Amino acid sequence: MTPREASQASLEFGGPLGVTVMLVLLPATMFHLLLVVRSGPARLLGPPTYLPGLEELWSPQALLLLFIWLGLQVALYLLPARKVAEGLELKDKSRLRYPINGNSIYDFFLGRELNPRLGSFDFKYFCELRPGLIGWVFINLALLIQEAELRGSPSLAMWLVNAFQLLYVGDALWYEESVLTTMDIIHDGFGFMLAFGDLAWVPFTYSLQAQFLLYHPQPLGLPMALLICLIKVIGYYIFRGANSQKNTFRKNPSDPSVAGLETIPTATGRQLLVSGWWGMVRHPNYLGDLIMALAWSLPCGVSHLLPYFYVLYFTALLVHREARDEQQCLRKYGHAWQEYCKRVPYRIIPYVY
Ligand SMILES: NC(=O)C1=CN([C@@H]2O[C@H](COP(=O)(O)OP(=O)(O)OC[C@H]3O[C@@H](n4cnc5c(N)ncnc54)[C@H](OP(=O)(O)O)[C@@H]3O)[C@@H](O)[C@H]2O)C=CC1
Ligand SMILES: CC(C)CCC[C@@H](C)[C@H]1CC=C2C3=C(CC[C@@]21C)[C@@]1(C)CC[C@H](O)C[C@@H]1CC3
Repeated sequence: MTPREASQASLEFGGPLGVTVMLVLLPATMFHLLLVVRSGPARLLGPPTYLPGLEELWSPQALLLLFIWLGLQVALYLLPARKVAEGLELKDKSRLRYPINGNSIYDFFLGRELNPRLGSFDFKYFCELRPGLIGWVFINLALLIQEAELRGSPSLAMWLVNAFQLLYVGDALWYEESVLTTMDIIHDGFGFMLAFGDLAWVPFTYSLQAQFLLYHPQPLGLPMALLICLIKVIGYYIFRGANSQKNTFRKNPSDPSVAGLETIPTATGRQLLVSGWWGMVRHPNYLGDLIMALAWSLPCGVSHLLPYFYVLYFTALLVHREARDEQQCLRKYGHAWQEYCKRVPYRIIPYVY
């Protein structure tokens, strides 16, 4: 393999061609969803019933509001009382770098800079958890209030969607430190994907169910609501159990809650869990997350596909993410990872995938 072929082979997301498609497709998809969700037919796959003029897309008040929101989040991020946690150590094996312009679009998408910082202000870490994720909760809340104004009180479906997603965001903030070990922080640069993903995609497409309910009220009886709550609780139990088990094990393998679990040693000195949640499938946390995603959409009924967009998108994202993580773990742990895959053959769903 020539050095050029080798560098092409290690490109992710389909290389320059794949990311060019994503650069156009992602914002277009987001606008499409925002337009169809408020239209009468609310068809995920049909064209929007109207296209707004440019003057409708521009509002000085909205821009001001955005800057106020970002400013507030920056101020909160900089609060001196916050705990300081250490990230993973970087191995500085520097080499001379030469610009390869044919790859610039790929770099624009994935980002060249791993940890862009201004002093101690970390742009990627800040964007991952704060303005978009918390913004999503506020958008949901605004939709709930708007529904109350429109129909006298918020619907049961709207309450459920708000409560479920608030729990998800609250959980992410409560376990904030664990974001430091995600591939977004360790591996991906801060490019279009994460900047657009964190700041636009998350607040505007993750709130799609609440947007849908405002424009298309859905009746929801108590028995069905209880069943949906049960699905959410099961999803959250798996998601939190799996994430906490791994995080506790990585921090302190002799912690009594994980000390009894079976492990595989690796050449790096780290071990891989092979029993408990991580012995069930190779990504139990993704399984729990997907079950929760279903519980967020079910309150919207089954008359439309649109509220299930998140489930479809998220399945694709997690299948792709799982494949990327496998590659990275294979590079990191080699034979031990192959042994783990043999012992735990299913990736996300037991006996299915
Ligand atoms: N809502 C959303 O849009 C999204 C949500 N998520 C959620 O975020 C959370 C974090 O996900 P993500 O960063 O993808 O990855 P994970 O938290 O699943 O971490 C993967 C890493 O865990 C370690 N690991 C894997 N298998 C084992 C094992 N058997 N024993 C011990 N360690 C193991 C490896 O790293 P190492 O060995 O170096 O510790 C691996 O690289 C998940 O709950 C996911 O569902 C993720 C993406 C999007
Ligand atoms: C726009 C693209 C199609 C993809 C963008 C992906 C991003 C939206 C996601 C990549 C990883 C994420 C994580 C989270 C939110 C979504 C993004 C930023 C969490 C913070 C969600 C809450 C979880 O508890 C932790 C997640 C870490 C990864």
